[in-house]
Amino acid sequence: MLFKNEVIPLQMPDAEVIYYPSFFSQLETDQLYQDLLQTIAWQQDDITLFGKTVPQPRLTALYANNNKPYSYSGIDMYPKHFNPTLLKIKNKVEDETEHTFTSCLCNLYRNGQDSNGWHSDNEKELGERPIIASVSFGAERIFHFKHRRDSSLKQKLILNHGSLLIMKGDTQKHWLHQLPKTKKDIGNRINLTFRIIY
Ligand SMILES: O=C(O)CCC(=O)C(=O)O
Ligand SMILES: [Fe+2]
Repeated sequence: MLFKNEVIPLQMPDAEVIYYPSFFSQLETDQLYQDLLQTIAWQQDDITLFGKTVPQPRLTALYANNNKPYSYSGIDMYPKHFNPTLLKIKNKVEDETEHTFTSCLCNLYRNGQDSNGWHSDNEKELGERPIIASVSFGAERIFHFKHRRDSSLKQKLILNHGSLLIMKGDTQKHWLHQLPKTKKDIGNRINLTFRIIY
């Protein structure tokens, strides 16, 4: 395959972001996508932002090899133990990144109206310079970055079926990211963010 194993470091000041458009083979990607759709315990949570409680615009699940909870946007999530599909993906991601992850926050975007608003993953339990390995399956979606202080600094990319995006170093400190809604008539997208929760 033409672009297999391509590694693209994004040109972003104050950040370390690397994109692998086809981290998994086509066949493996299709199989993993189906497995994840069926085996992850997808749940719908409410989030509280600025005192208002609304359903989160996506389904989520938390998996880990420990019992440490993860809290964001007023939600406390308690992990289930990694299942075989997640362990397979985790092992491949760990071989590439040379980091060992404890936890995985899973997102299911059911259609173009599901989204993930501007944020950075800078919760205390992720440590000083979080490393996040983000794997995507299913519908392609656009992913945006913007610098916290310099509004001229922006970046966007399409996250492919079977891709890996690594965010590390000072990325979370200096940049925000989002997965915007789209009017396109698209179906499910699954995103897994492997993290180290201390
Ligand atoms: O769905 C994505 O690609 C991003 C997910 C994300 O930013 C997060 O879960 O913190
Ligand atoms: Fe994030």
